[in-house]
Amino acid sequence: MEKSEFDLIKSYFAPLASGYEEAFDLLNDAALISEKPQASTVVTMDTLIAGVHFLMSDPAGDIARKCLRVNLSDLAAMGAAAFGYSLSMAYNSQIDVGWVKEFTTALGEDQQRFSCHLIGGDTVVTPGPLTITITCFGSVARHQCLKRNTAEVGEDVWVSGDLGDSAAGLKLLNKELDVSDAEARAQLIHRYRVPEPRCDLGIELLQNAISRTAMDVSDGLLADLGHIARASNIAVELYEDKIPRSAAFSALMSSSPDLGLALAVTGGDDYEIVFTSDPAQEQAIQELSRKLSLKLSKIGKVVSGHGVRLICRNGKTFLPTKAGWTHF
Ligand SMILES: Nc1ncnc2c1ncn2[C@@H]1O[C@H](COP(=O)(O)OP(=O)(O)O)[C@@H](O)[C@H]1O
Ligand SMILES: Cc1ncc(C[n+]2csc(CCOP(=O)(O)OP(=O)(O)O)c2C)c(N)n1
Ligand SMILES: [Mg+2]
Ligand SMILES: [Mg+2]
Ligand SMILES: [Mg+2]
Repeated sequence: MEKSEFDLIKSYFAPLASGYEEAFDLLNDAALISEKPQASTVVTMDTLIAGVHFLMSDPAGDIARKCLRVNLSDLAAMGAAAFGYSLSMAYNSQIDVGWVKEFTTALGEDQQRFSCHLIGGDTVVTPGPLTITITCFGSVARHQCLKRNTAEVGEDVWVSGDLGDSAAGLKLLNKELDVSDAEARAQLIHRYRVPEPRCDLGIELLQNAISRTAMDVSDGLLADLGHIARASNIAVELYEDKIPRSAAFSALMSSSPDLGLALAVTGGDDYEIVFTSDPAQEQAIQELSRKLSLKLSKIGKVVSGHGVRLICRNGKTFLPTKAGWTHF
């Protein structure tokens, strides 16, 4: 690296904190979060590691966007509006000033888009892979949030967007899959590199009492719905033909439908929101879908029992080798 850590902070990170007064231009030991009356602060953290969560060959700007957006996705899952984040960067010798410039430029763009500011962080060097941790702060009305343990028998299960694109994009990058359609290829790889956190959806679900139960899909739909099922002591029944998949994904997987289904429901990296709601909310959900220009699909039911069951077109239960990503 051509610059010291202090030069890097001053040149590239302090400007990202300039809209948040209590970050003191990153010149103190810490930032303040002044609690607002009638609000609760929501806190989430995710660490992303080169080779585990993203590829070192991904553009620096896309890595920045992904690191921030996976955290924004967790805030969305709670129904919270983000206002700030802290950022720990563990660089290695592959990183130069040009890379940091690209990284921070993209962060600045995403800050504007998602209305939040950098408020602090840490800068270190590691002998290992590039490792980036973001802690993100959001706000909800006092004590109000979406949770995982409130699903009730009789509710519908909904999911935003399309599933499987990101997992397919990674397989394209890793040459485990191939597609001749350049546009479809670029679209799927973009979905892997730059997730789209469903911030407005989470906030609307909470504020309009459309749902009490939600989470974001990071490990894979079956694994993540498993957390809701366990926490709520219910079971979930899903239907294969209701699982939303993009045209690009469906075309790519047309000759291997079993792999396609497995990628969509266990591949992970989707950063879509899965939620449950009373069937009486269906019209409100359709209206919300139109308002946000966001696909919302009713994919199953909450039933009594344990676990998550995906019922295939042939009536059989889908039995995956793994319900989703696990680190161990
Ligand atoms: N090392 C840890 N220390 C404390 N809490 C943790 C740790 N790892 C995970 N958690 C908490 O456990 C919960 C589940 O974690 P995780 O699977 O990472 O959730 P998510 O997929 O939403 O990021 C979260 O509330 C998270 O804050
Ligand atoms: C290079 C690479 N290999 C594999 C994956 C797949 N992958 C890695 S971590 C993960 C799950 C999400 O990450 P995690 O750290 O569990 O985030 P959290 O669930 O805490 O949000 C997935 C699907 C990837 N994104 N990139
Ligand atoms: Mg996490
Ligand atoms: Mg999550
Ligand atoms: Mg995970």
